[in-house]
Order: sequence, then C-alpha cells, then structure tokens
Amino acid sequence: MLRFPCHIRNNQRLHLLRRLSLFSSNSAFMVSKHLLKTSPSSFTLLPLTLSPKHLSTPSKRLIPCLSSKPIYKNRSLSLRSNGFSSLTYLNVSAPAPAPVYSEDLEERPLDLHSLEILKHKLKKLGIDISECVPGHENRLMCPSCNGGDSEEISLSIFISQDGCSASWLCFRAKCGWKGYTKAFADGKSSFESFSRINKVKVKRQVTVESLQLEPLCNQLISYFAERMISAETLKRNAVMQKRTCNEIAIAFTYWRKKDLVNCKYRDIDKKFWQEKDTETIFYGLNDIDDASDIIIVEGEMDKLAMEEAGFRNCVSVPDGAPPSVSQKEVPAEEQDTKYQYLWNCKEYLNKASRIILATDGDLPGQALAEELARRLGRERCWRVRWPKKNDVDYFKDANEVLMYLGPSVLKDVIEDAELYPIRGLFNFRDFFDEIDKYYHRTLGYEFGVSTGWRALDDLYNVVPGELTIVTGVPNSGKSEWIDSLLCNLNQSVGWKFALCSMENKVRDHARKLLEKYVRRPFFEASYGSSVERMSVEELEEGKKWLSETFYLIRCENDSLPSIKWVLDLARAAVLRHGVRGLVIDPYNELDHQRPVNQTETEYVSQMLTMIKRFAQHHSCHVWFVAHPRQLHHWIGAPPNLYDISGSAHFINKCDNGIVVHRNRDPEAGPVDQVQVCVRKVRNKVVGTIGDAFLSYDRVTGVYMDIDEPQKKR
Ligand SMILES: Nc1ncnc2c1ncn2[C@@H]1O[C@H](COP(=O)(O)OP(=O)(O)OP(=O)(O)O)[C@@H](O)[C@H]1O
Repeated sequence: MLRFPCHIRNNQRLHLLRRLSLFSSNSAFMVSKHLLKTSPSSFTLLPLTLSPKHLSTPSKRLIPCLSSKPIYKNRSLSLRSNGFSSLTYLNVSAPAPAPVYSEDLEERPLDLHSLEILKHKLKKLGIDISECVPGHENRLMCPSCNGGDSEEISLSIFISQDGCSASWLCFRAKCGWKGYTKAFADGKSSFESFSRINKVKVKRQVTVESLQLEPLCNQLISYFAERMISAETLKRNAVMQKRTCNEIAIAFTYWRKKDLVNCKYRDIDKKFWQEKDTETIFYGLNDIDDASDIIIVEGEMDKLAMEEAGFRNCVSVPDGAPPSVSQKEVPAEEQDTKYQYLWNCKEYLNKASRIILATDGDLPGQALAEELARRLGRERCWRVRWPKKNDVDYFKDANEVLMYLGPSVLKDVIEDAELYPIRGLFNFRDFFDEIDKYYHRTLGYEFGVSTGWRALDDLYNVVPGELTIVTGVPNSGKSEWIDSLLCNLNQSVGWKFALCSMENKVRDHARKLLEKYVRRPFFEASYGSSVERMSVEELEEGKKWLSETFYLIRCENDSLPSIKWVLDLARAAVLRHGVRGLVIDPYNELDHQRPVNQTETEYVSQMLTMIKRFAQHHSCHVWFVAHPRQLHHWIGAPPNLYDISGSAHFINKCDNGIVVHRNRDPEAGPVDQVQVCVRKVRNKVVGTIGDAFLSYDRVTGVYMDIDEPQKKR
C-alpha cells in the first residue's frame, strides 16, 4: 500500500495518485519498502499482483525487489522530488514522472527566515537540514534508529520550496518514524518531541481465529517428518498453517501463557514473514517458564529439533541472526530495537542460571550468540560446538544434526556445551593446541637460539619475545658483546635487528659491525695490529650485509627519544622488515620525562611493561642496556643487577639479566678475557644462572670461546 505525507492536500493527492497509477502500471514494485505500510488515513493503491498475504504483513517476499541500496553514513543525498525515492536512485527505466508537489508550492520563493526557524526546530529532533535542498527529497541518517545495523541513510526528508515546512519518513520498516512540521506552526503543530515519537507502539492483538490459522495438513506433516520432526512435537508446539490464495504456509505460533502474541510464516521456499505490529517474543516462551537451564536456538525448526532430542526448555529467537557483532555499546532497553524480544521476555530469562547458546555455526550465528551473551551476561552463558560434517565443514544447526546424526548426537552436543568465553578468562584447554606444539617442538625456538658461544649454551639462549637486561660498568664491553651476539644470530638463524644505539655515531657503529663481519680492521691503525685492513670489495660486501641486517632507530634532531617513540618505530621495523631483535642502548639516553607524581621506580616499571608487551606481541627479543649506579667503593668486581641505576624493577621485570665484565688488571688474569655473568634466567628450559668466559679480539671486536682459535668468516 502506498502512503503519502498527510500534509499533502487532497487535490495534490489526486494529482499524485494519477501520476502514481500511471507509474505503478509500469513498475508496481519499484518503490521502497516503507511505502508498503498501511495507514488508515492514507490513500491506497493495491497492485493487482498482490495476494492477501502481502496485505497482512510487510512480507520479506516483497522486499528484495523493493529494498533500496544502502546509502552510507554522513551523506546527505538530494534526490529529485517525485514524492518517493528518485527514479535514478532506484534504477528504474520507466520515464520519470514530474515532481508530485503542486506547482504553487514549487513556485513560492524561498523564505530564508522561515528556513532558519525550521532548521532550529528540526535540530531539536536530531535532524540537521543544513545540507538539505528545499524542494527536493533529501536523505539523512535517521536520529530515531540510526539506520539500524547497516547504518543505512534511511530518513527521507522533504523541505518545501519556500522553506516553511518539512515532512520526513524513515524508510526502515522497523523504525518508520515520520513527522511533519511548519516553521511557524501554532500550538497544535504536528511537531513532536523525539521522546514522544519514540514511544512504544500499541501492539496488535491476534488470535488463531483472527489469523485464520488451521491445523497442519498431511502434506506439511510429511514435510516436517522428513526433517525428523514428529506430529506430536508439532501439535504440542501448536504449529499450524495458513492458506493464502493457492499457497499454504507453515504458521509458527508465538505464545505467552495462553495468549497468541505473534505468528511467523514460512513457505516451502524457506521464505519468512510475520504478523505486523505484534510484539516480538521468543518462540516457545512457555517452555522456559521456571527453567533454570535454557537453550536458545536460531530458528523455529531448531527449537522443534531440540524437542526431538529431549529438550523442551528451548526457545528460538524470532528474527534470525545479525550479519556481524555490533561495534557499539549495548543500547538502553527501550532503544535496543533488534533485541526487543530479550527485554520483552526478561522475567523468563532472569530466572535461568545456565543459558546454552545453540545458534548456527556460521558467522551470523556466532554474531547472534555474542549479541545474546552481551545482554544476558557471559558468565551464565554456554555455547555448543556443532559436530564435523567432513574434514572441512561442520553441521550448521540443531535440525541438521537431528536429520543427519540423530537425536542422541544432538543430545550429546547440548550436554557437551562449554562455557561461553569471557574475554580475559581462560582455561588451559584453550591453549592445548599451543601446548602440544610446544611439546613436539614445532613452534620453533622452544630452547631459544644459541648465542654462538659454547660457554653460554647451558646458561643463556635467546628466545623470541623475551627481554634481556644487560649491564656492566662503563667500558666493560656491553655494546660490543651485544653487537657480536647479533652477528652470531644473523649468521646462524638469519635474524635481522633494529638498533637504537644512542651513544654510537652511525659510522662508528657501522665500523664495529663491519669489523666483526669481515673479521678485519676497518682502518690501518695501531688497534689493528699487523692485520691487514678490509679491502674495498670486503667493505662493499659488508655494506650490503649491513643494509640487509640492521635498521637504525635514531632521533634526527638532538632530542632524546621516548620509549614510546622507539617502540613505535621498532614495531614498524618488525612489520615492514621482519626484524627479530631490538637493541636499546642505553636506558639513560632515553627521554625519561614523567608526571610529577610518578616516582622513578613507578616509571621504570611502566616502561619495562611497555617493552615486554612489545617483545611478546611481536615475538621480538629486546636487549636493553642499563648502567649501574655510581659504585663508590668499587673494587673491580662485576656489579650486581640490583645495582642498576633507577630501580630494582630492572631485575624484577626482565626475563634474563646479564652482567658483562672484563678484567683490567693484568696481574689478576688475561685482560682480553670477558666474563659474561648470567644473573637471571626466568625460563629454566633455556638457561640458568652462571658465568661464562669469552675472549675478546680487540682487532675485530669479535668475542670467542676461550679455547676457540681465531675464526675466519
Ligand atoms: N675485553 C676487552 N678488552 C679490551 N677492551 C675491551 C674489552 N671489551 C671492550 N673493550 C673496549 O672497550 C670499549 C668500550 O666498549 P663498549 O662500548 O662495548 O663498552 P660498554 O660497556 O658498552 O661501555 P659504556 O658503558 O660506556 O657504554 C671499546 O673500545 C672496546 O673495544
């Protein structure tokens, strides 16, 4: 049925009707679905092809060819005015009728003062007409329904050519908000407040008789039998039929106590429609009265299937599943239009201590389960796992399981329901896959990567995602040792690294790394002893290696980098270049501005948490160099990890703690000997505390096992 804005005068209506009847003969169904609603005050024009069934309900059968294309948010569309959606928009090939609003209105000049007042009035209703064009149909987001799940731009608004009045209508069947106002209306203007407009509509009372429902015929009983639903179950659930012309549709009756509340129809082609203006409630509501365990399914057939498996305490949602989980907060009860059935049935649900969500296994089914769980409370929800159909697919819903595997398997599925996951609350079971891979060592690096020095193999191995704090007195060789370690790791497992080494000039750092790689001094200088300096060819090869292996994080001005800045760039290096390790050297060269009320201890704790999160999230090992505080009475022994300046959190929070120390007293032992003190290893699988001794080759900066002869690359 077609409905016109009530402000259109009768002669205009007739004018419009003439044009529409012309138009409808060509394209009776090419109008938006909102135009199918009935209204006692409206003129009606029934397409001859409509059956009585179409009159009783906003049938989905009509909708596909009528529904408008989604229009995306924040677009105000000005469409040619023809009283309903523009022809261009609907892609109709029939000739466009002339504008339906009468000429005298169209010819009145725009009154800017009236338009301003109108704009102000409409703004109060949430309608912003600043971009609308008078004399045309405009589309806006409906402030009443916000375009529903699809966020369709569904409010059609027409502002008269003179800017003195506006009428609007939301095309969405579930909203249908309409109104009319004038800039200078008297006290009885049709201008209504938003809250009044949003008020709950009076629901239609229906009975079996008024809907002309009949007992199921044998043909339909056989249809259900094929789906393993017995006549007894059909009878108990008052499944009926309705005749419309030559068709018979299944009628699923929705009851609350003894009252018929709604009726949903399904034809043989699996098309659904339901009685309009009725209350939406769960299907099978009476069956969960006083039940402490409730099963919720996604369709009436599944509810009936559950009964065949022995579960009467089951209800079906009335409206199917949403395409995806909404990103928005759960709306307030009265605004939660799509899930009104939950609120309408809340006294039944409140009593339940366990709610099993047995929605379909597809994505909309899962989205429905999530939307239900969000509203019902995840803590009392359970979910089912539908059995496998073959190696790839799963059975979709209760009725499929009943048909193909039988009632006892369906019963098992429900009995094996598992707790609905709550974000942040886990069971080891959730990790069994990963635990198995860990056991079979298929995750990779379960024992860490060897440092390349035998002396350290039992003490320290490098695990992706861990944080190693490296300390030692100044000049002990911390940076040199880390660089040497990176070279070893690159050579053994091909890892790449991000370097944030604030104390090194780029060219110096390149020199040190190249010397380790080429194993020759960069210069011909005294430190090079008699070893020949690297050739130009070796330099070139080394440069290629440098550029393929390292990414530099450096502040291009003189400012100190903050830890967040460093980690953001490191993240980019992980994502863009696949780096597996990050060196931050040293802590005291970072910008440590902190809020006045934060202690250094709190600051260090927070900073280390950020670094660890980065490491874990990106499976990237982080070496973080921190200096010990000033040791006033230092007698040459390796410092302690608790001596690190700033906070005890360095040792508390790290996964591994290493002190690099070297002997500087020739009388106490060889001066090229370096002591790598492993002071903390959190993961016993990859190491333990203890000391390893390496020798340092001053010419190339390479560290070696003591008994190892000078290696050639
Ligand atoms: N075992 C060693 N024997 C002789 N010289 C060494 C030894 N280890 C490191 N060096 C030298 O000490 C200097 C400083 O090394 P490195 O920069 O690695 O020390 P560091 O502990 O990081 O120093 P800082 O704390 O000042 O940053 C380098 O010139 C390096 O060649």
